[in-house]
Amino acid sequence: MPAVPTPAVSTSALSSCASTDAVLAARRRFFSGAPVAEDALAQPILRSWTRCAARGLGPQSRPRAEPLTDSEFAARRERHEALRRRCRPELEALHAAARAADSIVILTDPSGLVLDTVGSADFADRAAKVALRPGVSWSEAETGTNAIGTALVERRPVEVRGAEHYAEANGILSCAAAPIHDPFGELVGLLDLSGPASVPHLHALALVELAAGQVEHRMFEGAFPDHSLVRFHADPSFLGTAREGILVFEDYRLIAANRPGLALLGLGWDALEAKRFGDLFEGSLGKAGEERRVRTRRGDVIMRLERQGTPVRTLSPRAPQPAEPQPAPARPPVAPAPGPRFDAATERDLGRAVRLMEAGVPVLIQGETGVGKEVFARQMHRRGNRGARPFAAVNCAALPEGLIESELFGYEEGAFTGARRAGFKGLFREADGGVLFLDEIGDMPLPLQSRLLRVLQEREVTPLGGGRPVAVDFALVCASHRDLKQLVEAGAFRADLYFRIAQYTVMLPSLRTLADREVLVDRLWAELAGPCPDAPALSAECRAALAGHDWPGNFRQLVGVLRVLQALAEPGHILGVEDLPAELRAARRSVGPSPQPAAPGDAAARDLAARDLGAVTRATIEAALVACEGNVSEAARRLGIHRSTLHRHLAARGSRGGH
Ligand SMILES: Nc1ncnc2c1ncn2[C@@H]1O[C@H](COP(=O)(O)OP(=O)(O)OP(=O)(O)O)[C@@H](O)[C@H]1O
Repeated sequence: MPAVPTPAVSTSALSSCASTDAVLAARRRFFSGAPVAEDALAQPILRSWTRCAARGLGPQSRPRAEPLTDSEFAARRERHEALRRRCRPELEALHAAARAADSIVILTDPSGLVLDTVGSADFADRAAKVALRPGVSWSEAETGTNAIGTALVERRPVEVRGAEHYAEANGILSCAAAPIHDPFGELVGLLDLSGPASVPHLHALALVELAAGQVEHRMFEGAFPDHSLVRFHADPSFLGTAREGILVFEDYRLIAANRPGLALLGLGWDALEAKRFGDLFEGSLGKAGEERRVRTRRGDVIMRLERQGTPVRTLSPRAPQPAEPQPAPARPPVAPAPGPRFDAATERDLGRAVRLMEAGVPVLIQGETGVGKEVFARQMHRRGNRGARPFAAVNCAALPEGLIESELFGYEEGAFTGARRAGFKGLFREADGGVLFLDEIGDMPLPLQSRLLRVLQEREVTPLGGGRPVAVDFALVCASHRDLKQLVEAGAFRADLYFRIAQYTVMLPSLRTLADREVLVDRLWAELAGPCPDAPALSAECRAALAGHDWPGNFRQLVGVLRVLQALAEPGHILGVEDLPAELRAARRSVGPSPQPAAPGDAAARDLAARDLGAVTRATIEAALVACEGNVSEAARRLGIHRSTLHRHLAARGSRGGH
């Protein structure tokens, strides 16, 4: 069996080899609107130029990035203090190399904001003339093609030399940048080496890539104490270095990794949560501390199991049952929680949606009620390069028609009776630099659709009551449970607006179509329970009943039911089918196949979801009151709701004459 080849340092990197003359010629063609031959320029540079042109940037346009104020900058630095501390050894190590090459080393946050620079004072002065200094954002959207911003969009190391920069003014720079990923694949920062274009630094890209790898490698130190962690490489002399592969498993499911670990197995970040140990390696995990040869699809590797994790679901029939219940593992202290988890296909859609959003493409999210459209949009914001800017959400269905307009466009002082005295900026402007999320866009009245279209075309808004148009910059994400295409056909939604907002559509799956719902139920149950040693558990039958239910209200409904089950269960209790709400038990008793799934956006499904939840709520309250012998305060405490909320429910029930 051949050994796995050692990947070269820069296999994933873009190192531009185009000569200056060729770049200048490609530049002339590009800006005169002529096609640029594929081999005239590195493809990521050409992709980036195309994105910049689509955003309306010109080669002479001055970068729009304004430096942050001192206090804003201090707050941003503080937010990224852990990253800054973690990167200090690399900044120090690169310092000498940078000074010798008349360059500077830069650390940025995930949005491209320069946090720290060290290196040649002389070049730092020249760099500051093009605003390459702390407190300024070098995102591609604001500054055009540059190593920092373009590496963040491409999510891999990128080198941009001289005339490859989109803005002519930045042609004095030669820069190489490598993003830093946390063990969950989230982009947490970036290292860059920048110097004068006249003296290109031959090893700049390799140096920053190695440094980013070192930072990523150290993120595993002391992390994941309760999980199985393996280190491996085809060449044993790499074990213990930043080039070794590291994979972390929770109950044999891959949950975290470093980039060499994925690269050695030919995988991408989408393998997290999707692959199991057995999909990647032959044989068992082995004994902790032991080094042994293991077969993979790409050849043999030497693997060391650093530690064997504790099983997570101690009462799950799939996990070995220990005599004593053990605490669920706490989250590793390494990185911010990755947010809600999605199935592998949705995770892939999310990655694509983030990249497109960063490239200025509007994204439309479709799917039944409760499938997590807003959750998905918030993750796009969090993971994208606008994560540090606002996320402004508008529910177009919840606002009265007259108000949507003023909420979106803002108004001048005294624009109409009842307007706030000082006027209001409006959500378009509140979202500036960030993400605007228009939820239930299918419910937007037609006249307003025309105004929205104009804003999207002109990228400026005019507040109500006159005032001058103001330029706005936001990434647009829309969502609707209605089938917008059908609405267009029915004449209820403008076709031109539809084509504008639906350049990329994500269809989120309904729960009933997901393949492994038992795993999902287990995961949600464990997440809701938290690290509680005597959390109640689900029996196999109960789990199967929950997984087999139709869930017309999708995640919202399932999470709601799991939450009330946990609130009502005694500590350590194993829930059986008899503990489930009556509706679920009744559905199990009914013979024959489960009812046909409702079509997306079907009003009946939404109704059913609401009725179902109402019934579950009533039954849950009833059970809590019985258990607490009618003591409302005690029942409210058990249910995790405020006493007044429980009184309100009881009053509503009374007014309907009971249930
Ligand atoms: N991937 C997920 N993991 C865990 N919980 C989730 C997930 N997605 C959604 N939820 C839960 O479901 C609830 C509903 O999600 P969300 O509001 O995003 O749905 P939606 O599709 O926008 O619904 P609607 O169309 O009714 O507005 C959330 O509050 C959250 O608790």
